[in-house]
Amino acid sequence: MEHTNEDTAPDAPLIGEREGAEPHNPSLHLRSFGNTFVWALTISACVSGLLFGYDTGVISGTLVSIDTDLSSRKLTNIDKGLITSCTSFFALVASPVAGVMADNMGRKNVIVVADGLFTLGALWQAFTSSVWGMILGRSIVGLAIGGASMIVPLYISELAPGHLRGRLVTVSLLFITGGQVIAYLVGWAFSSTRGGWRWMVGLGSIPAIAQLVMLTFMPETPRFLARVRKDADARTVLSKVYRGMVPDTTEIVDGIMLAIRKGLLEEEEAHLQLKSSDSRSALMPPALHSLLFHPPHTRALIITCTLQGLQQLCGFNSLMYFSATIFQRLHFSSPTLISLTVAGANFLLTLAAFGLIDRIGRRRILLITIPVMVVSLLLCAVAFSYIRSAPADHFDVPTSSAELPSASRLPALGILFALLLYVSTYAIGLGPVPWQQSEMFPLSVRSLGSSLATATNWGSNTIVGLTFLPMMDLLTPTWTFVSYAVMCSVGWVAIYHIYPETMGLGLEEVGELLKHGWGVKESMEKLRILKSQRVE
Ligand SMILES: O[C@H]1[C@H](O)[C@@H](O)[C@H](O)[C@@H](O)[C@H]1O
Repeated sequence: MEHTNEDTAPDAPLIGEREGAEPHNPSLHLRSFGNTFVWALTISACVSGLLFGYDTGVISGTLVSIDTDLSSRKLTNIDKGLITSCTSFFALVASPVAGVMADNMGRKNVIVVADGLFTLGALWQAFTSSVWGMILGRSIVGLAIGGASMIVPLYISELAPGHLRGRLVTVSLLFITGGQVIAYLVGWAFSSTRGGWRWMVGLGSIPAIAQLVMLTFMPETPRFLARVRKDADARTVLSKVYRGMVPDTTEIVDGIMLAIRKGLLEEEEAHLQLKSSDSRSALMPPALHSLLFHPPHTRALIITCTLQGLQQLCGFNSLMYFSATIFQRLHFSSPTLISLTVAGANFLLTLAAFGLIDRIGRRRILLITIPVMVVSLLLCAVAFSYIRSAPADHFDVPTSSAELPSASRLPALGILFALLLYVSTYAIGLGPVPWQQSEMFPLSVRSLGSSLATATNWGSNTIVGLTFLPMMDLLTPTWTFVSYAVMCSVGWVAIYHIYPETMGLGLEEVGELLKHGWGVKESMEKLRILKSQRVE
């Protein structure tokens, strides 16, 4: 087993990026929290995250208040299933397309297209009068979510100074989880207004239009500009990013530009070599060929897809979509309020992730939090086995008996406690860490690689959404939660072996780690060095 020196991770901010991306510069005070330019761009980009969260969260409130407003009839279970799952399905379809677009038309323009789709989808839903119109509107929003979920972390990663990258990407998670909380609150606020659901879905157009305006002031990322040979523009953006962190930004900008150029050249050589030695290269686009057959890129793809798959297959979104159903079946008096607690805990603990991700490190956070998730899932499974209810009850059908037998009340509270523990540890680790995906890929394959990982996320999300209720019925709740616990345990072992620590590294340095293996040992060694350079 590879020795990884887990205990060498630093616990204080670090100074001194190493040779290459961000050259060692004693005056670069990495305690720095970034300047207004970096924060303004991060927040503007994160509006898409807000929309991602809002549009995924708003559906639960919408479904219960549509009543007979669409096609003049009550929604059937099939209608509900289609309305919910078409969004994640179209997000799955859109993410690879967005990856290709990001390389051809630029990162910023993908955000523009996504905003257009967010606006169109929101208004379409608000004015539709039929079930199929609603499905179409949700599908358009799905396309927007797929594009936005892949491009925002990528945009931020390519702009952020190395020592802040983890945190700034985590800000987008704060917007996603915050958007989910707002969606629940809006759902609750409009739940008793006639036709209130039209407001719920239509309100999504406002942030999208606001972001379209903000985009006029947002630049392209320096990495994309350098890729399309607009070096002067790339340098201008980079100097704005580092302004105020060092007395003179020239040295640091030179270092990064050099690292980007060197990286692009090496990548080009590797592509050519691969192309001449592998006849399959004629069958597919170069970036895809490289991701599938060039080992360092394939490793990055395996790591990011594993993390994204695990993020969803651990079952978290079954709570996002169905926690009200679970708590209703457990006879809690206000199931929607309790679901709001789940969304709230997700948001609040993402704040903790913001504080920890560039201090403790991505790998270490996951290795610590996933075992707690396993324990809480098992606790939940055990507690469910003590719940006594009529055997004929189906999980998604409200139970006929008004009260839970008194012997089941303690286990029901146990389930609530276990689920809150599960959500909290998820929000610190598996929620935000997989979205750091873009940093694992070198520039030449970054957007396609990130988009395939994003597609894995949406594919797995769709699977969980479609299988949760049938699993609760067929396997029983106990075994459903046990299977999520098994999933998490398998994921932990995979992470232990294949996920190197990337905290604090310059974007161009991360690729170096995967050149000759998974880079776990090397990354821990780098951390040890970083620790020795820690700011006093
Ligand atoms: O990282 C996010 C976040 O954790 C959200 O709460 C969840 O709904 C998404 O599926 C996930 O990708």
